[in-house]
Amino acid sequence: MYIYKSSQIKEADKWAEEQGMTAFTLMELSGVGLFNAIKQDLDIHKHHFTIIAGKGNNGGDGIVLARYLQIAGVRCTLFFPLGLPVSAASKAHFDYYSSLGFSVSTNLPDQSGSILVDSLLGIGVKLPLRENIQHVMDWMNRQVAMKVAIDLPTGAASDDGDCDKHAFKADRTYSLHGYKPSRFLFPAASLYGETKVVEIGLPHTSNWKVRSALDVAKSLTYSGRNTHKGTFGHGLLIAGTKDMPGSAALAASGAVSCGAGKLTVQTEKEAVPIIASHVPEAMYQINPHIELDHSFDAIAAGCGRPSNDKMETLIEELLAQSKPVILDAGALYPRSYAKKKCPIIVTPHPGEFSRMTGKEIVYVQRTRLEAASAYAVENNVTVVLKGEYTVTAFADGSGYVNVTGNDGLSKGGSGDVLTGLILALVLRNKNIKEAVADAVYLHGYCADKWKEAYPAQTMRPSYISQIIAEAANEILKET
Ligand SMILES: NC(=O)C1=CN([C@@H]2O[C@H](COP(=O)(O)OP(=O)(O)OC[C@H]3O[C@@H](n4cnc5c(N)ncnc54)[C@H](OP(=O)(O)O)[C@@H]3O)[C@@H](O)[C@H]2O)[C@H](O)CC1
Ligand SMILES: [K+]
Repeated sequence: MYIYKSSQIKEADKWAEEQGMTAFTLMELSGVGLFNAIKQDLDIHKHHFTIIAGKGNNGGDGIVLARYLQIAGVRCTLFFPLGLPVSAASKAHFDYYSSLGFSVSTNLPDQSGSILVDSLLGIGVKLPLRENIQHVMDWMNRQVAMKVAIDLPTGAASDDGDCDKHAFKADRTYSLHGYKPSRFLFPAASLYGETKVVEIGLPHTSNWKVRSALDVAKSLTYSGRNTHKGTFGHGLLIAGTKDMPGSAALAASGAVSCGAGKLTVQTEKEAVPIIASHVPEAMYQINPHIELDHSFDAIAAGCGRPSNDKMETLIEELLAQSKPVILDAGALYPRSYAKKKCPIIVTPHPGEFSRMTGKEIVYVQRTRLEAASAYAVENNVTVVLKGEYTVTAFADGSGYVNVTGNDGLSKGGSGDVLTGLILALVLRNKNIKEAVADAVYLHGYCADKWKEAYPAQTMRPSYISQIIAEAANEILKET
């Protein structure tokens, strides 16, 4: 499923109109799409719909939906508390609706029917909400009804995570043509409820997607014949110290469990027995001068390591060689990647990203897609911005939002395991974009599997490696 900013939706509409698809037709397609989607999800004849429509095109979608409901014999009442439609397409649909003898009101009813539809504002919203709409929103939020938003909940921004305090709190949202970025950006994301995308017959042009199980299943391969350990790559993991051996152990077991062919861990001597007790498959380098002239196929650095001059010197060496490098934790600091000779993947959490970019965490969180994408393009790197709905942004401006995972991952060590998974899949898949996005998906999927059986927060990051086999099995069944 694709993600579109408001400007991209407007461009798509404009393009369609230039090809002869009128705004009236697009609205018809939106309304009929909404009707079909709602009919599929709900027993519409058991309900009474109250549709609260605005003066723009979001309101117009509500008018078309109301017509389909009326014609299907479903109880439905349509209200325009902010005044009658003003946009040309909405006006035309309003006239057609009225010509069929269906009535409307400009006053709010005493109470809503069992389904309350928010068709007030969509991508045309400019926050904050004006005073004239605030009391409408408060009335809507007070109603005891199933709350359904069209395109996006009124009062949520479209392109970032901003929202008004009077915003509509939806149980469900039906988004037209694609998700809007705010669906994945807090605090706006918490207003959406369950969200579905309604296709309206426009071709897809966005290079931002929600990665699906099917996408992952197509690129994740765990079959092969006549293979040997070299087939699946030799990874170097530069991680852990004598005080923090666990980070290295977590990343190493993640890498080995996810299918790295061979793994060498560069770490401190005292850490080796501890890591080895968790990952007997790994080999070790304890020479403080890291030997990069090995036949490593990919390198991950930083888990359980402090950021200091030694780390910066090491990173300079890493940037000068050609194999993909994953930088995490202690390896994440502001620096230039201008002279790099290798693909770089950085995996910051919002705090680390804020440190790397100098931007406030609040800003980073509200604009995660935009912020990660800008950094990826500017520095020609891949950014994995962790958190709920991890964002993976690529140097070509494209990206993925990840929808697997839960609060069980909010624990020290989860990120180390993710680094291990990314390392393993980058070793196995020449397509780095797919490899990174698959690792993020799989990591979250393991947490979701745990949550199916137990309270999410009882999960330990070390369990992820144990769940990978079953998770991969399930995902691979998607093809
Ligand atoms: N391709 C598609 O996905 C299509 C989607 N459609 C639907 O169209 C809307 C976008 O319609 P648009 O008319 O551009 O904008 P809205 O209806 O969302 O909003 C405009 C109205 O909102 C008022 N407004 C804006 N900000 C505020 C505010 N802070 N407080 C109160 N009111 C506000 C604005 O009032 P003005 O006085 O400023 O004009 C307008 O009345 C999209 O979301 C989909 O639902 C198309 O139907 C088909 C193609
Ligand atoms: K809406």
